[in-house]
Amino acid sequence: MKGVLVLGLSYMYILMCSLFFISIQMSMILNECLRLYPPIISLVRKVEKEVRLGKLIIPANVELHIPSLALHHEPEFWGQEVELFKPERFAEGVVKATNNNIGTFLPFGTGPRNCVGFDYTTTEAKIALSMILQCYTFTFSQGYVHSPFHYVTLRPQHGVQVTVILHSL
Ligand code: HEM
Repeated sequence: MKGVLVLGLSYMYILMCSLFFISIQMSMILNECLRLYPPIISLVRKVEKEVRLGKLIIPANVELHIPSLALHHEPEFWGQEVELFKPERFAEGVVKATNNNIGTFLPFGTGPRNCVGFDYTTTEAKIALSMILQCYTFTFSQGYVHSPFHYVTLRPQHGVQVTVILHSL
């Protein structure tokens, strides 16, 4: 009886570790997608009263536009391989990936007005991806043209055509 319990707990532990590991890997992939192609390409903040920001003094009522897309593509923070798709840059978290400049990674904004859908969206994406990848493999179709395009949000101008292969039931 004790042996069965120990075996059961060991299996559960291995399963939990595997799920944790898969979840981290998916976060790395999602983060890298959102770094290269953040749906929201800039944030806006209005200054309520005069404020000092580094060497700048910003008067009240000024609107600040924070260019997330530009920050996500800045070699100073991301290194010379900034344009490459490298999920492994997030292997040790956002702080390491941004070289201690977390303000340079803003797919969901920042501060008290950041995205309320952050947890929901990332969890949903991970669940959907893991369900799809259990049964299907997909690659880009020959007709796919890579053309990120900004119209309210950043999106593929001609859609994303993929070839889907069923690999198990
Ligand atoms: C990939 C999906 C999503 C992305 C990339 C995204 C990104 C963002 C960004 C950049 C902001 C502005 C944050 C700021 O100004 O600091 C925002 C705000 C917001 N998002 Fe999302 N979002 C996503 C999905 C969702 C979903 C699914 C919901 C609702 C369930 C949602 C609800 C909101 C709301 C209500 C705000 C305004 C928050 C406030 O002003 O206090 N978002 N989102």
